[in-house]
Amino acid sequence: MTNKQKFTEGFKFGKTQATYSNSKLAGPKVPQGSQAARGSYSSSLGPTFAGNEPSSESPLLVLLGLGRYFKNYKVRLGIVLGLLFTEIIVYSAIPFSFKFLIDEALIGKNETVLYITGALLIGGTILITAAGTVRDYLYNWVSARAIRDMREELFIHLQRVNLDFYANTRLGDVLSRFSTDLTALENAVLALIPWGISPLLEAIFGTALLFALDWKLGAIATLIWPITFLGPVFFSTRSTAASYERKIEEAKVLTAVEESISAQNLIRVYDLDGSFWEKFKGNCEKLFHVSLRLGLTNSYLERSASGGILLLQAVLLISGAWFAFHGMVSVGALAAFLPPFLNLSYSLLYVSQYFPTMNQASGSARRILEILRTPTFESEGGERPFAPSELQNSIKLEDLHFRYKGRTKNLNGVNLEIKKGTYTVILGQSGSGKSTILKFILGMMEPSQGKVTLDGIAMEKIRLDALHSMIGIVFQDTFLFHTSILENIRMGRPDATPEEAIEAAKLAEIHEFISALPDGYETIAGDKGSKLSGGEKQRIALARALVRNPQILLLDEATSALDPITEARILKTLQKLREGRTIVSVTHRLTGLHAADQVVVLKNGTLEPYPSPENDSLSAAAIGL
Ligand SMILES: Nc1ncnc2c1ncn2[C@@H]1O[C@H](COP(=O)(O)OP(=O)(O)OP(=O)(O)O)[C@@H](O)[C@H]1O
Repeated sequence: MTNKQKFTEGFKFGKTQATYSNSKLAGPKVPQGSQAARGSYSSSLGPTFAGNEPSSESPLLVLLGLGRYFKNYKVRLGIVLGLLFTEIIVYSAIPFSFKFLIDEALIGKNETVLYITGALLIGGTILITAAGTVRDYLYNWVSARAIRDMREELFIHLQRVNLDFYANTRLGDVLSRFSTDLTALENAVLALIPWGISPLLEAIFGTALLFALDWKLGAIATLIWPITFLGPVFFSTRSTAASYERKIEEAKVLTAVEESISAQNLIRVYDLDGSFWEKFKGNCEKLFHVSLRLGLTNSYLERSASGGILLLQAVLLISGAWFAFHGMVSVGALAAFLPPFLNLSYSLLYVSQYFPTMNQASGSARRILEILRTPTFESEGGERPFAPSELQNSIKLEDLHFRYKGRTKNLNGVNLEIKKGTYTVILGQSGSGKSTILKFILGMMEPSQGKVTLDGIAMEKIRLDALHSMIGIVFQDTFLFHTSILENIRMGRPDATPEEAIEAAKLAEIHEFISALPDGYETIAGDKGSKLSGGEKQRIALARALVRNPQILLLDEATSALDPITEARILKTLQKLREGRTIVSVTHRLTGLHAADQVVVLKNGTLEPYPSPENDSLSAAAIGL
């Protein structure tokens, strides 16, 4: 399935794995990748997230919210569980052998029992090892796939959320969801079987076994359950809250790093490195405090469990010895009892140590779900049954009203008809809402009142991929990718041949410049085009729009960074390209208006005809330019 199919046909989930040895030789300690934990929405993230408030949902329930990523791998998971049960049953049965060995074979002098028990022990060990190896492979596979699916869906979802989301979200915060949050989840998933399910099942079987061996000792041994879980349950809320705060602080640190890298020119020229350093130090200090709190809470959580378990071990050893001393249990039964009891203790210790990992993963799951639940533009628009391939008559903006959140009205009854094959110029002061109008034509926003139609079809009924396939656009903020200039142009139409890309560059008046570069079209544009001037970037962006040979060409201040001569040449090129093409240019410059079929002015949120193309200076004054 191509990415495009995933976008349009919806995403199908896959699955993951975990790769921890079940060996307890190293002592119980859950792998803790990132300490990051629970959902963290800073208030500055704005209202586009599905949930900004601390959740009262239990950590376990939040984690279950991501269970759907495992659904596609049910068969493999079933095999994993089957193998796990087999291992645990065999593992739990091993202590019985001690009873047989001591009571029947040694004390009862029965050599046959000795051989049978020995054979069963060896067979059981081989079975456990083989089943464990297969289980490890399958579970690692399933876990890795589930995390991969989650990562992919997160990425795809981010391509589809409302643009408003990006206006209200810090880059560092989004990136941290891909890094620390997914890592925390991965750690928890990987550790789930060896540190969660497996020891829990072992503990359940172990408890049953203890009862079978001796109900009196078994009854005392069951005390271990509440003793183990009391502390973790008590500290879980605090651990989750501290993890949540830590996540916020981590995202702030990441944002500070990202900003200081992106704004290096500004920081150096304005001598801002001192203040940036102070701010960063402050962020690190807060992160230190919250990390310490989280670490301490998790350590109390673990210690409360391990302390209780050790105490109970001592009590049980003494009472077991006392029972044996008074002949209330056999020595064989006591000898058979102690290993499973110690196993039970360690199993529960493992489970208790899984709590911090689970709490952290739960927070991360919440942060990931918050993004996945952020409405996408398409999902808000509902059904989009129309996929036109050609503009037949016109695009109409009818009584369009719109206001960005927290702003006064930006558009206040905009009416405009853009007829097929015409050249429309929208003039207006800076901030008047010209780019906003283009976003409506691109189907990227919906008006609060009024409508935008394409050949009479409401924009929200038109599939965005179909709409965008008709459009070429030069955005006001030119963005170039860190790849060759040729590739940057071909982004407009990935199947364009190099010759077609070069032809587009010629039309955009940038071919000569590119050809003169040592590496020509293979020159790397640099991060966000940092190796090129503003005007050069703008012309490459124009070439990228032209290589699509679009029916509709949208230009947002597309010549603002050009010198008058180059701008005049490009305007001339646009004249040549007008045939059969619909062009909309928004600008606050008055050059090239005479060539346009209609010129309108955006003022006070409405469009008015341009007063007098014949006398630009008078007109400019009239419209406040
Ligand atoms: N995501 C946003 N959230 C809130 N306000 C916004 C957002 N985007 C734009 N605005 C505001 O809406 C107004 C119109 O913005 P727009 O970019 O459409 O103006 P413009 O006419 O294209 O300006 P310019 O000529 O300076 O590019 C501005 O006042 C701007 O501050």
